[in-house]
Amino acid sequence: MNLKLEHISNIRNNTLQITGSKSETNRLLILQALYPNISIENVSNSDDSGLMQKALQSEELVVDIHHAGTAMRFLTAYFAVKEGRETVLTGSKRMKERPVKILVEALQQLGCEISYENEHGYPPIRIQGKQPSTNHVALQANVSSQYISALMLIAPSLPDGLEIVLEGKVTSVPYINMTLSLLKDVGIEGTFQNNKITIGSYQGVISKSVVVESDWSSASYFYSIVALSNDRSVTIGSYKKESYQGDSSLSEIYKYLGVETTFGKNTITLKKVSDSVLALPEGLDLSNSPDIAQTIAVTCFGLGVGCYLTGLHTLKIKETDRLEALKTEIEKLGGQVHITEDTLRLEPSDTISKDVSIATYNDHRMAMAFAPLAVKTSLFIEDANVVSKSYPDFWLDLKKLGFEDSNV
Ligand SMILES: O=C(O)C1=C[C@@H](OP(=O)(O)O)[C@@H](O)[C@H](O)C1
Ligand SMILES: C=C(OP(=O)(O)O)C(=O)O
Repeated sequence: MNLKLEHISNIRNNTLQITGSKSETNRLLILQALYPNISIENVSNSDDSGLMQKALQSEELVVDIHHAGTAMRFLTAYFAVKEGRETVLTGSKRMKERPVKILVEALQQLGCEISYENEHGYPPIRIQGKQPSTNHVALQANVSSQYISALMLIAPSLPDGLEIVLEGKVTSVPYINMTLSLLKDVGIEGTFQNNKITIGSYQGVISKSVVVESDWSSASYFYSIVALSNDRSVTIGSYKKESYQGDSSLSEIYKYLGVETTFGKNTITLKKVSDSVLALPEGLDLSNSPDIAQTIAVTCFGLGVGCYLTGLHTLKIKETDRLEALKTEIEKLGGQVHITEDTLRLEPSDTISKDVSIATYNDHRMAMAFAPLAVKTSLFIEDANVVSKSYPDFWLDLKKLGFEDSNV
């Protein structure tokens, strides 16, 4: 489905309920599979969480998790220690290009049996589930935090828990802390100090109910819409000030782009408060919140301001090479972008080309990051259904704000 988004000169103030965080949901689904008395509220309706649920219920040899990175990584660890279970874990064409070697080698250090079906270091992988022979593991931490969270999630189910030593610079740290916090919420103790994570074994029953906070990465698109609008506000729920999600840094980052965040009981209200010349700090480091890089770059482009974003080394191995994709699509619209392996520089500009067709590269965040530009001009979004990976109701919610779209 390709969508045409009409230029809407201003948005309707409205209140929206956003689905649960897919990151929190996918962690809790693994914990629930290990401790079945855990119950989860405000479960994400994302494809990635649906795929995770289906995979955890599957008794088939081949489990296909399509584009879902967290599902791929968390399930690798989960099936690796499921004694007696043989699983071939596979995914989409892109998933077969997203590396798992660091996680596989960490599990092999623990004595797990995993082999590659095709290319060394990449899915699909064949896993013979067995109990680990040691409780100590060391792994490189600068490629993806998902490998680390995967080990943390299975740790309490192991007879002696797990001690995980992180080597090198640690990336996407808030996601590791999120895993630790959710473990604590269900009653499992763990520590993360000086590059060492320790999680104790827990063999008892856990009867806990956990409420998932709504998804902050999804909230980013509303920050962008409000930043690009004149004097408008949007209220979204359910959010809290003390979030486990690193992307909640949006409330600080978007102050620079004229958006004020007010925390209500369970909601946040985003309001455009400044029309003066706006700019982000030079060299803004997004290594703690990689998923909002696309949104921020496109907001800056829509506002006509330049930006220099750093800490983007993980973007090249996500749903697509997000640095290349951003450069190509922003340049189609008339912007100028320079990228390196881990940075993006956007030049200030004063026009946005009309009716450009934005390619989305099987990446939900490409579709959602560019959609807010409809506040400035009309544009096309190719393969718009791609949003369902994390936010199936995205287009419906935009309609509630007055966005007008048509299938083309
Ligand atoms: O653990 C998680 O839920 C996630 C961790 C991040 O990945 P990396 O650690 O690979 O950067 C993030 O980009 C992804 O969307 C979700
Ligand atoms: C990178 C993402 O997801 P994953 O790695 O889980 O596929 C994302 O949602 O932006």
